[in-house]
Amino acid sequence: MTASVVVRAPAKVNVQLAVGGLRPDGFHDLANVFLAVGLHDEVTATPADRLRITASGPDADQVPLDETNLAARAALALAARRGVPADVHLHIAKDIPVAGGMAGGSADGAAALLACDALWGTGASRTELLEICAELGSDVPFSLVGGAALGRGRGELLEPLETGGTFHWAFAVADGGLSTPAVYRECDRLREASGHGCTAVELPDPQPSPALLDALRTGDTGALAGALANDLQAAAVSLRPSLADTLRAGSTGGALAALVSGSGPTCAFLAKDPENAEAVAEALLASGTCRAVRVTSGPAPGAMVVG
Ligand SMILES: C[C@](O)(CO)[C@H](O)COP(=O)(O)OP(=O)(O)OC[C@H]1O[C@@H](n2ccc(N)nc2=O)[C@H](O)[C@@H]1O
Ligand SMILES: Nc1ncnc2c1ncn2[C@@H]1O[C@H](COP(=O)(O)OP(=O)(O)OP(=O)(O)O)[C@@H](O)[C@H]1O
Repeated sequence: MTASVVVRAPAKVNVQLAVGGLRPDGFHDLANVFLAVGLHDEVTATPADRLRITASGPDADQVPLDETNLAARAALALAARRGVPADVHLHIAKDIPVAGGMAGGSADGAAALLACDALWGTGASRTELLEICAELGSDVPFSLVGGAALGRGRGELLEPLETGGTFHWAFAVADGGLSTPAVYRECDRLREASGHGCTAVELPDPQPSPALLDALRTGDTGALAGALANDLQAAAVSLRPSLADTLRAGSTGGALAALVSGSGPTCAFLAKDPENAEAVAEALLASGTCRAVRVTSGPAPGAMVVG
């Protein structure tokens, strides 16, 4: 019998996040262009006498260790479908910022699902795994798939996208997180206040930008820089005004473009090459406008068994 299974899953940045109106079910329709990047969490699944979650890493104290953890929910969902007990110890080695807009919890959900599937020999199909991911959260299917993809619906309906090169990034990690539902609510509030309405009947369907998809396909970093867009950015900055200083510091520091990653508060800076990304990271640290910086690149592969 397998002693334990280790699965690694990536963080994401949304290179385009077009947010449509609020739907009756409380979600927003999206045109969500995901890019997986090379920051990873690792989930180790080991047989145990009951479901147990532990976490390690600098931000481990912010990770819930009860059944609200997305890794625990993934194990429970797979076990319920198979009619087996979710008797597993899931250890999360956390490297993705918590509540940072980089889908850290989603990465752990996708990783735990793959790990339990391998550990228990359930042999779930890719389709079934993606179905469970979508039940767990809107970002979770992308954490499984990785690479680059367009997410429609609430972000769970994925179309893989071709990428023609590697894109280099610096990320500014903030002190403390932002709640994703609170950022969507603030986006609605700002839209209402500007007189455009915020519901799905009042607003047009969100659409992916042809220029952005083209830039990804051809690997043209300059064109991608010109096309980056996040409809949640104004809401994240409204809730955390200091993010404007972080964005400015990275731009002044030489980034080709700056944007809030998803619902924030992590800020993402697109760089010309790895050296430029390092220089932007140094400028960000020197500015004192963030807690930490990370330099990496994308696309990165989705969740996979590594041991
Ligand atoms: C901001 C993004 O990270 C961009 O990829 C995602 O849209 C958020 O995805 P997530 O964290 O997996 O979010 P979920 O767990 O599915 O939903 C949490 C909450 O976020 C809001 N939410 C999420 C996705 C969506 N398309 N519309 C929403 O309004 C809803 O209030 C929902 O109750
Ligand atoms: N495995 C997990 N790791 C971190 N947080 C988790 C996890 N499972 C559940 N959570 C809860 O989810 C909240 C959001 O955490 P997460 O790190 O996924 O945010 P995020 O990266 O902003 O998400 P997204 O980008 O998908 O909106 C946390 O504050 C925590 O309460």
